[in-house]
Amino acid sequence: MNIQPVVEVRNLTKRIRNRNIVDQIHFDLFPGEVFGFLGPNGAGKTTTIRMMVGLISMSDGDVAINGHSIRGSFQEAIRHVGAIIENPELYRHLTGMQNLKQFARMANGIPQSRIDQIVQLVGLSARIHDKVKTYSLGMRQRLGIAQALLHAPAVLILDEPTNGLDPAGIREMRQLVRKLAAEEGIAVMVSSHLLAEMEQMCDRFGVVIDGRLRTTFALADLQNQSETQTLEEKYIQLTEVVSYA
Ligand SMILES: Nc1ncnc2c1ncn2[C@@H]1O[C@H](COP(=O)(O)OP(=O)(O)OP(=O)(O)O)[C@@H](O)[C@H]1O
Repeated sequence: MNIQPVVEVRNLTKRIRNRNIVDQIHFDLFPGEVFGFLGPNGAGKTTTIRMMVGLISMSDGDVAINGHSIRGSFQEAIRHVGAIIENPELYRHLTGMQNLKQFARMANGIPQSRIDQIVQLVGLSARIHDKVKTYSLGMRQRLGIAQALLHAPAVLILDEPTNGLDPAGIREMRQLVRKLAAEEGIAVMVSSHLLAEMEQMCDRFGVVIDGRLRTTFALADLQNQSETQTLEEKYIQLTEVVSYA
């Protein structure tokens, strides 16, 4: 079976003042997989993600979404992308439903039935008519994801979605992400430093160090030759440069 990638990142580079803070990053994302984007602070993850969604320009390379170039056919490409890069933009004095309706009006042509379907999917049905200011951070994140899903994107990109969430919120986020990939066939890309969490959430990983993609590997690759490594052990091995022993 030959599955087409949803996202093709090709030699993506960001140069600022003669320094490549993202340096020829190259990977694919496939439908229905959760891809964990890992790396130390300042490695270049957010910069990569911001280029992938057109928030900042690329110095070199390109990103194709469903075959459409972010550089060449931005509107066509971005149609297939849902993303939460910083905190989701929400009106706190409106209800969750009012927020979604407002967003749907701006996006044009999203029927109420789609909104209802998404509310159910993100598990907010019981509280959707309450004001957002009464929501927990986890609920606000899920409402943000609902917004990002309204236009039925093929890929969902989440930069540190579990930041600041309590253990229950983290668990709900993980279950939601897994469901979106498994049941909706969405390709999900998640960046995070919570390795134990990422090990449970993701199918495949990419590790960025100093702007370069050091390696990609599958969750299954952690169990190898009768030896099992945790994601944390593998990550430390890959990123360790100085021994303090
Ligand atoms: N506009 C800018 N001008 C100069 N340097 C920048 C700019 N934006 C980012 N950088 C630098 O580029 C590097 C990569 O930053 P980036 O935010 O992409 O890292 P990150 O992997 O997302 O880190 P973290 O895990 O801390 O969020 C850092 O050294 C950062 O200081």
